[in-house]
Amino acid sequence: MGFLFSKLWTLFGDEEHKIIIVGLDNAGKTTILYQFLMNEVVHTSPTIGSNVEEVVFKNIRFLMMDIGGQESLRSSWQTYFAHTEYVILVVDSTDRERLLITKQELFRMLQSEELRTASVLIFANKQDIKDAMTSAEISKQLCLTSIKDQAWHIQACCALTGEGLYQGLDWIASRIFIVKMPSKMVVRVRDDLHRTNADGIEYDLWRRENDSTRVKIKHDTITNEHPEVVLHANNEDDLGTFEIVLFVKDYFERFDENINVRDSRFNISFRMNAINTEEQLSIFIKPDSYTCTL
Ligand SMILES: Nc1nc2c(ncn2[C@@H]2O[C@H](COP(=O)(O)OP(=O)(O)OP(=O)(O)O)[C@@H](O)[C@H]2O)c(=O)[nH]1
Ligand SMILES: [Mg+2]
Repeated sequence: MGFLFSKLWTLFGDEEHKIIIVGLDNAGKTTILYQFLMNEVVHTSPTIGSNVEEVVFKNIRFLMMDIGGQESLRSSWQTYFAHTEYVILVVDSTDRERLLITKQELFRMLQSEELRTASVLIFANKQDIKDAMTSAEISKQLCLTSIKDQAWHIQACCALTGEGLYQGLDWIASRIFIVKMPSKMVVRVRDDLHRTNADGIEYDLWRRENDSTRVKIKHDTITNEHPEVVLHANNEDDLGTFEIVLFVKDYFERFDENINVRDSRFNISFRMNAINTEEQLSIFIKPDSYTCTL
């Protein structure tokens, strides 16, 4: 057991989730990174290149890369995209003139194949300044509802006081669901709004083989006849991190009830890291949120 455990630990237990922090110069990216790392405001100067730190939150290890936002540096952002799971876009909420540039940079980034399965957290920073735009205003100006491929969330914050920062990170952490040690995983998706199975919801199932590759296992539909997604790990090679992507917007908008669904999809990651056990995961979906139970 000792051997097996240590081997599995090196394979999966030590996994880091990569976050890139982008946004225009002066947005507050470096200030946010060091708030997460040390809970204090550091004196910053414009970042040339990047700052990379490991931040542990709720027992999840994040590798956070804060990238310089000056115009001449923005073309280098893409060199950081590989294996990114989360993008944090920081917006200076007082910088009305340059919001359009932020929008262009955002949509350019999201076209990248390497960020197709990433999730995006937008921080509407500098809310302490009197004239700051609200997150709703920024959301509208950035046309966030037109983001179709990635899950996104906007959070108002103030990097100087730390207000809002952990709510944002919570949104990220809630998307990583760590399941300990099953070899068989049965996933059920329940519609919490109508109190039924989510009959007809489409999903993608992905597997991350190691830090660098993601493989799509299948695209399928949950039906009343086949209400479960079943995953088997027969040997250590089958273990790893899986991601189920639920197409919630298509699902809920099928009901003719004027339901407002903001996220196009929910991405839920779970880790299988030992053989010879079995777990059941139930995902309860609502138009604006989900919860998971084991
Ligand atoms: N009032 C206020 N100022 C902030 C806030 N967050 C950051 N700042 C200030 O904004 C300035 C720029 O912050 P940085 O963190 O260096 O900005 P950056 O996004 O890393 O900038 P680059 O490295 O050039 O891309 C600093 O003077 C910060 O103290 C905030 O929430 N409120
Ligand atoms: Mg910086």
